[in-house]
Amino acid sequence: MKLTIQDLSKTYSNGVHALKGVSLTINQGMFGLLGPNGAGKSSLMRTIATLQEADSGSVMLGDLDVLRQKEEVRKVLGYLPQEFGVYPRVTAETMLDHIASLKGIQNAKQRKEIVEGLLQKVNLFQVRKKNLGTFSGGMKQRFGIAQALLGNPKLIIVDEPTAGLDPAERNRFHNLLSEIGENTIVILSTHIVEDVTNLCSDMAIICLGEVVAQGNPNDLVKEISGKVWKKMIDKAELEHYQANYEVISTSLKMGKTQIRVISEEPLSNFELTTADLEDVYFSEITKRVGLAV
Ligand SMILES: Nc1ncnc2c1ncn2[C@@H]1O[C@H](COP(=O)(O)OP(=O)(O)OP(=O)(O)O)[C@@H](O)[C@H]1O
Repeated sequence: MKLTIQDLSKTYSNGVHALKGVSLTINQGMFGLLGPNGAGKSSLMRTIATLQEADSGSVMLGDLDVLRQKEEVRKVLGYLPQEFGVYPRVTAETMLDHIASLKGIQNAKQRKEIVEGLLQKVNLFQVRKKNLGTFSGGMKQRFGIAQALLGNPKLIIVDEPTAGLDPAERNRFHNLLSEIGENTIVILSTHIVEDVTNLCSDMAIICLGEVVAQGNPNDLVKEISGKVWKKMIDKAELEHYQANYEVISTSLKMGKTQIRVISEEPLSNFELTTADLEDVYFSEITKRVGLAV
C-alpha cells in the first residue's frame, strides 16, 4: 500500500495559495515532511486526513480515492492534529474508551482489551485513572498517539508532534513512533530537522506550498557533501558575507556568529565541514525565503 499525491493545489478564500501542485509518493515506513511555519504542511495533512477540500489534484491511498471516498479513508486513518485538545476532567482510560466506541468498536470487553493494550504501548497504563488535565505535554502527545492507533490504521498522520516537548519526552515519543512505522505509512510533519534525521528513511521539504526536495535523507545530504563551509565572523560582517557567498545559515557559538556557506569551489579562510540534513533544509529554504537571522 502506498499514498500517491498528484498535483494537489489549494487556495484559501483569503487568496493564500497554500498548496501549489504538490506531488509525492509515500511508501510504508516513516516519511518526514519538513517545512518552515506557513509552508503548507498542515494544509496538506488536513487534506490527506479528509478534513478539508483541495481545489484540484488527486490523493490515492492504495485503491481508495482519498478526496472522494472519505468515509472509507477515515476507517483506516489515524490522525494526531497539531492542536490536540483533551477534556481535562476525564481520565485517559475513559476518554480512550469513548473514542474507541466512536470509532465503531462496539463490544465492551474487546474495547477494554484494546484500550488497555494501547495505554500500555504508549506507556500511560500506570496513569490511566488520572485526568487528562494533569498530563504533561509529552503525556498528552502519547495519549494522542494512542487514539490515533485505535482501529489499526494503515495511514497515520502526526502534525508537529514534538513541538514543546522536553528532550526526554521527545526521545520517548521518537521511540514510540519508530515502533509504529514498521508496517504502516506514517507521515511526520514537522519543522524540526532532527526529528526527521532520527526517524525517517524517506522525506520531502516543502516551502511556500511547493515540494522543493524529496528522497532519502542520506542521499540528499550526499548531494551537498564536500560543499559546505563554515566560518566564525562578527555579526556586523554578515551583510558582506551574504553579498559575496551563498550563506545558508547562521548560528551563535559562544556569543560569536558562525556562518555556513555552500560552495562548489574551495574557499580560503573557511573550514570545510561535514554536511548534514539541516544544511540541506536551510539551503533549500534560504534560497526561497531568505536567511533566518
Ligand atoms: N483556514 C485558512 N484560511 C486562510 N489561510 C490559511 C488557512 N489555513 C492556513 N492558511 C495559510 O496557508 C498557508 C499555509 O499554512 P499551513 O498551516 O498549511 O502551513 P504549515 O506549514 O502547517 O505552518 P505551521 O507550521 O505554522 O502550521 C499559511 O500562509 C497560512 O497562513
